[in-house]
Amino acid sequence: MCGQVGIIFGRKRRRPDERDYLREVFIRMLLHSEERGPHASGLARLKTDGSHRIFKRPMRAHELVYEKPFQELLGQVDNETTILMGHTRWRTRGNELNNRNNHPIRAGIVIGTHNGTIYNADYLFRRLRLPRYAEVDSELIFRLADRFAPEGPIDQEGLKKALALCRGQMSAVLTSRLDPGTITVLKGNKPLCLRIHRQHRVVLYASDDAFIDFAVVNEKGWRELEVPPMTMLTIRHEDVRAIENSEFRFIPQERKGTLPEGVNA
Ligand SMILES: NC(=O)CC[C@H](N)C(=O)O
Repeated sequence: MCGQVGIIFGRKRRRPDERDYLREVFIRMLLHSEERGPHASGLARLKTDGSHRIFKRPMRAHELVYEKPFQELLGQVDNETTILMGHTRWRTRGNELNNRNNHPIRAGIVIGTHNGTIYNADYLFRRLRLPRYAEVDSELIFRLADRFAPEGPIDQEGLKKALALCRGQMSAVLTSRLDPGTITVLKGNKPLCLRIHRQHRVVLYASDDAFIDFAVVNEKGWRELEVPPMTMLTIRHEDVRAIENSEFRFIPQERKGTLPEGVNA
């Protein structure tokens, strides 16, 4: 498993009470997501000027939220913040005691989280001569995106061609520090639910719909974005309602050693 949760912020002058509310929503989603990933947890925050902070540790989400850096990082959420990305990790490749293996992962100018396992990651790292900083397979996705972001923005068509070589499972969320107002969401063969709120001008995402339900309780105005598997979404800080989507491909495979059985959500 592994859990991805986050908030993509559209441009808006939010008052402190709305920012506090959205911070709380994020914390609640992350805490509920702990059941999907007990080995490590983490979060990243990016701003329009490209500044970022990542905090991750091999501990459960309910412990992470009491750490001072966690609270500092959330405290820095302001009107220039473009995304808060969170992750709870169920380790597959790479020990969590090496913090490099935990998510969010930074690879060059790209920062992201991943749910799934890329079975041929070692091979692709070698074949494509990609730098490697950690042992976790997920780094591959972000190295590929980094390679296709020579001038800042991620070249999505180039990235799609490279992703087509990957075999396994993936849903991922990523952005470039040189283009932090553009968020790429890859909904592949792992669950990822998205919901938009027009007045808040944010998009929430989570690996399980229930995490969003728990976080927003009965607040009105949330609308589900129906996204089929194998979709690449582009969501922009400028206007979170103007979402672009297109198909992307890789070789879906449920378990190592079994034959691909098509797409599984
Ligand atoms: N369970 C997962 O989705 C794991 C993600 C990634 N393969 C890791 O080990 O961190």
